Amino acid sequence: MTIQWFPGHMAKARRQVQENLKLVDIIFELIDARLPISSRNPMIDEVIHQKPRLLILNKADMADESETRKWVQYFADKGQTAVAINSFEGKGLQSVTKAAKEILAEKWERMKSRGMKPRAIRAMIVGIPNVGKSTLINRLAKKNIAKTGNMPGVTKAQQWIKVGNEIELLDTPGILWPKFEDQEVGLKLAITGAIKDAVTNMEDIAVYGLKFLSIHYPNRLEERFGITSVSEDLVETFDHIGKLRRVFGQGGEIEYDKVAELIIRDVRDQHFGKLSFDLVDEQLEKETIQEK
Ligand SMILES: Nc1nc2c(ncn2[C@@H]2O[C@H](COP(=O)(O)OP(=O)(O)OP(=O)(O)O)[C@@H](O)[C@H]2O)c(=O)[nH]1
Repeated sequence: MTIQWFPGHMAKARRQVQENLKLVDIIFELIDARLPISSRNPMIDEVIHQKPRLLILNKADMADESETRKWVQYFADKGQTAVAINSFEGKGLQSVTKAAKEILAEKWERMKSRGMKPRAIRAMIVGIPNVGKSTLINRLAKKNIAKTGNMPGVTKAQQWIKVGNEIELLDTPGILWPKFEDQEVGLKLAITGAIKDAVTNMEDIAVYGLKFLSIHYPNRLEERFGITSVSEDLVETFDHIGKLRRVFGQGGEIEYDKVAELIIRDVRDQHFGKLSFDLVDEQLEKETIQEK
């Protein structure tokens, strides 16, 4: 689904999240495990004030496992609980319930000590488009409830979905916009297919992917395309891949747009294995520079 995020739509989405915020004890912020920074809403902290939050790194089945472990630790170091799951196959769902209970344990204890009866934890999922919100709701509910493609601003009666005895989940997820004004973030969202409709052209996305692989995963690039670096002259690299994979037009010429599509497809279909495009070390480096 494509949402054109005009300022009016952003305000509406934000308002909708903020209205539902009042109904819940905790926010489940869904992010893409391959992009734990780039797939977060840039204004999340402003949209969600003073609510306990659990970060859920979804699509962990597609991310570099060692990187995901480092991300969970990165967030822990900042005092934020994060869990990695695969909603598609329903893996790691228990960790969501467990972490939510731990985050709210003190509050629940306080309520009990005041003589209040313990009740289910009320939660709402928020995240950018296509991050897997509906898939997770359906997995937690163990049935098909959430229609994929809820548009912000479309109001309907809210329902609570029971997740075991311990959690009640709002059936409508909050959709927030990504950081599309940052070009590199746009490229990362595009190369992973995190956002289907590319903000930039296919060749730019493919070149970004190749360069990223040559720096961070050169062995995998060599295995698939027989190169470890991308030449200054990009035509040379595209020619090489085009010939290797026989991407010829009718006159025998190499079709560069098809080569670009092939590279992107290879990344998305995991022919380079599990990949993470936001890397903890790079993020820490950025933060050190910002602090100076
Ligand atoms: N591999 C993998 N794919 C997933 C996972 N979770 C969701 N998907 C896929 O990601 C795509 C988007 O999932 P949705 O549940 O529709 O995402 P959404 O956040 O509800 O999307 P919007 O309705 O656009 O806001 C679908 O093709 C899902 O099958 C996961 O953990 N692993």
